[in-house]
Amino acid sequence: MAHHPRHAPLLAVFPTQPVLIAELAHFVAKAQKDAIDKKGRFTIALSGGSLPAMLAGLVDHPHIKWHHWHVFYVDERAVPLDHPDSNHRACTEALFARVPIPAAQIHPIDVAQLGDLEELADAYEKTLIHAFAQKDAARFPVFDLVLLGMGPDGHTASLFPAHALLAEEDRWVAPLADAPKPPPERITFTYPVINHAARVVFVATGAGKADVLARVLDHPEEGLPAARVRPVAPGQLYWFVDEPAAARTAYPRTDLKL
Ligand SMILES: O=C1O[C@H](COP(=O)(O)O)[C@@H](O)[C@H](O)[C@H]1O
Repeated sequence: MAHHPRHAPLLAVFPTQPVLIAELAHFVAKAQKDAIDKKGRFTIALSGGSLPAMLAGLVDHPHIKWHHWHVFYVDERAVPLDHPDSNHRACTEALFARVPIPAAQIHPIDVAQLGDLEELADAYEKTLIHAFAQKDAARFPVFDLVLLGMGPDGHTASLFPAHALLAEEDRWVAPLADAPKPPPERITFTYPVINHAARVVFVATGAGKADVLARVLDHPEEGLPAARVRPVAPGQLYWFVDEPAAARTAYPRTDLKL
């Protein structure tokens, strides 16, 4: 793969989860303002797991222009959209049911439309191509913001340790049928898409993430999936974590002054 310059990740540590939720909302509000001022729209990709609940601070945020939001999914489990395991269901309950984003601007990965995982991944890649006008000059879409979580095994999106998809350089969206975390059948963004975003933010909270956060930040050479997220400059990677999650890392902290 060609060598691209990449900025070092910035680690922001917040004393508690409620403080993190409020600061994340300010950060997202600023990212959307910058994007809307420049281009008239804001493109964001969301994860599932513990992330949707962290979006609560956005609901009543005074500076959000919901009508300019275009929402996509970093990954999705191959279950119906109303299934308890659906990332779309979690984001809908936490956010979309409570804010006026136009429905046509929210792009779920809908397994009910196409049962075959390959077709589903190709269809979602086409959704991205349509939304970003083309496989553009950079060959990959440039999201204004990608929000990621990280599992205790270091996975992010549906990119799992030692999985063949860690080496995918061409596809934007890929299927997998062998995720080690249930459900096994999933669709996921690949690294090139994540790493071409303008801003990527990991959100990780709780003592259960402390060991893996230290491995990812202090020992990126281990190559855990979360450590492979390194946006191409001028893209920037941020970690938003609480004190319990930060307890074991020696990585330098940043004051984001939001
Ligand atoms: O399975 C998944 O897990 C990751 C991490 O979830 P978390 O609950 O540990 O935050 C999540 O980011 C991803 O979207 C999801 O499909």
